Amino acid sequence: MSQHAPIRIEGLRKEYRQGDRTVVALDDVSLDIPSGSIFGILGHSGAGKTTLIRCLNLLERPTAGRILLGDVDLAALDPAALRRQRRRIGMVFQHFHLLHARTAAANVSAPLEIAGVPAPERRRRVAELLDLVGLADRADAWPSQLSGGQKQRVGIARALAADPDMLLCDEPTSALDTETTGQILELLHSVNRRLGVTVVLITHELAVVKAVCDGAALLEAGRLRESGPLPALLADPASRLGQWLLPPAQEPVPAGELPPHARLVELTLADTLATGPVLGALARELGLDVTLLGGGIERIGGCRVGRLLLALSRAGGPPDLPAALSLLSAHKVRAVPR
Ligand SMILES: Nc1ncnc2c1ncn2[C@@H]1O[C@H](COP(=O)(O)OP(=O)(O)OP(=O)(O)O)[C@@H](O)[C@H]1O
Repeated sequence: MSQHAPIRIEGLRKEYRQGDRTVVALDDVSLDIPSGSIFGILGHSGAGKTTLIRCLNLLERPTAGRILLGDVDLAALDPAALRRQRRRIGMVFQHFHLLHARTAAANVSAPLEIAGVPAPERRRRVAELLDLVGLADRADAWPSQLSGGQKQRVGIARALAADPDMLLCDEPTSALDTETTGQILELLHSVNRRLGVTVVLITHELAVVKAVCDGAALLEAGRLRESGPLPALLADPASRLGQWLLPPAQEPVPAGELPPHARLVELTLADTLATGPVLGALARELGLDVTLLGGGIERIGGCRVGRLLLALSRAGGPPDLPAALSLLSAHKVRAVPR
């Protein structure tokens, strides 16, 4: 359990003025982000993701609503207290925002200098942080000598310098290739698990949420459409995020390739190992032949989840589909005819 404070967003609204027009970037967003979790905020371009993350450390002042870190209401703080609170929040950016005239070590050192940490302590801390992000041997490199992934590692080390409670990451992997994205997500995951730092991660990529998040929220046109822990979203047939996260079932198979009288059924498995016993029971109890047409099983948010497309058939006639559906439901497997 993390010792850090949870984040509570209450009725958040943010309006921008554009000439004589008002743009509502966030509209009545309420959201709880558990401490110690990795929480993904998903949404299309313009959905309000960046505005939300900027409101979380009050880089943008909300038009209405509250941001609570534990029981501290950020908007109610005086400037000095707000500066102290901001030290509890590290920022990681899509384009790294490194100082080009400083080495990797000097970039990581910058927030410690601002905080007045004495030089010997600073050097020790910088070495420790560069080691943590796997760049101990590149301390003296200039940003121009580093790859995108290495720059982001420096960005993460810098964000951790002041020993924050949380990292706010705005599209931290959007500028990186797939392999480097995986490595940076692994680093964020290990930082989260080792240090207990809450990671709020803005992304428009489902793969990012699948890879590391414990929970997620979906923003649409400034409004929160849904949010929750991944296992709950995956188990909820009405959850759009849950449906997106599940592996796809196969496209329909041409009828000529199916056994005669076959009926197609799509199974959704949410945190169950029941596949084998279920398929066996369809054969044993109902005398059905089960042909696996496609699908996949993955581990997402600590759960095994999947979708499978089956053809059910029986020698001599059509299968008893209602009986098959009720047997599947008795095994807690969601099944719909296709
Ligand atoms: N400073 C600003 N002034 C006026 N309008 C703004 C400002 N910043 C954002 N907006 C508007 O607010 C809405 C939300 O923008 P925001 O950048 O938060 O979305 P986003 O989900 O992060 O998008 P993207 O993925 O493209 O970065 C958009 O309509 C945007 O045009």
